[in-house]
Amino acid sequence: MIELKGASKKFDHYIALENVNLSINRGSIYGLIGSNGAGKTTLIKLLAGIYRQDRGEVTINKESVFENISLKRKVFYIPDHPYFFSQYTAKQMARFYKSCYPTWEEERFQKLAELFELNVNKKIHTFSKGWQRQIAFILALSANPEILILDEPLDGLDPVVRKKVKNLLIHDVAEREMTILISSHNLREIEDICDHIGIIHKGTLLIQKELDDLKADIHKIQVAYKNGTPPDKLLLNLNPLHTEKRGSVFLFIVRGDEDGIEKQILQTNPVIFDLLPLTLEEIFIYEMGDIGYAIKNVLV
Ligand SMILES: Nc1ncnc2c1ncn2[C@@H]1O[C@H](COP(=O)(O)OP(=O)(O)OP(=O)(O)O)[C@@H](O)[C@H]1O
Repeated sequence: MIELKGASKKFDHYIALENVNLSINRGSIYGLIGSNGAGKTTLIKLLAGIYRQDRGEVTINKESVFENISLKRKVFYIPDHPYFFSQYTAKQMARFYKSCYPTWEEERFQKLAELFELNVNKKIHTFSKGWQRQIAFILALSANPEILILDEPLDGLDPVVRKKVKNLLIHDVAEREMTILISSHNLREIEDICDHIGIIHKGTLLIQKELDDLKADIHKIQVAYKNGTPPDKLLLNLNPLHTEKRGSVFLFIVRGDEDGIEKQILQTNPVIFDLLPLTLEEIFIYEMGDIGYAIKNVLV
């Protein structure tokens, strides 16, 4: 289990993270979302043991992370710009990681290299950016880490490779309960792969929730009535977060339990009634009001 308790980090006088409390259970895929400069990489670097927090605790399996070598053998971190030794081939990097990770599986490295059709004898710096990222994934998955930390992991990968990588990640989570922390600006990507999300804004963790809970609590409703307008009483009960009229159809965003909402609406005999799920992007906007709009403008 990964935990941050009251963790803060300053750079000179700039507060990059302020009193962050976060927990990630084993086998979970946690998406950390935030705009540029929100503090995602700083948080990740605390967890990877690269930075030390100024205040609070940063632990993995209850052990403090910073300068903890045995913990580092369980964590693999792929930064937004993967790093390789200069002039090294994938095969040479594999040899290096084999010496760092007791869980390294040589057979898996060979299978993954085959799957991605990687020439393991070619110097890594001669590969394209997207290819270098694929190599980082091949090395990470061959190390069989307990925890995989990914900073903007799928940037620069083509759709086919993205799918391949996502499937491999999900496989490792399902098979051996690997835990993944992913930071991203891309809400759709996070929605696709994560089961928990944390939203970070100006160094503060605003929301941390299970994605299904977030989705179960907020709905989009489309209704239309014979006489043109929904009954006042219904609106009073539903108390929509947002209302829109599109021709004769009303669109409401409402909070609450799906069955209860459906029952109330059916009692008013609408001629059209649809209850639709919201995308993560929509939840983000409606749940977070002004902050949601501000962040949405810089996320994709
Ligand atoms: N080593 C550093 N020295 C000084 N300031 C830093 C350092 N690292 C980060 N910061 C500052 O801390 C804030 C948070 O940066 P961080 O890289 O964690 O954000 P981020 O959410 O990862 O952003 P992005 O999405 O742009 O990568 C930024 O204002 C950044 O300028």
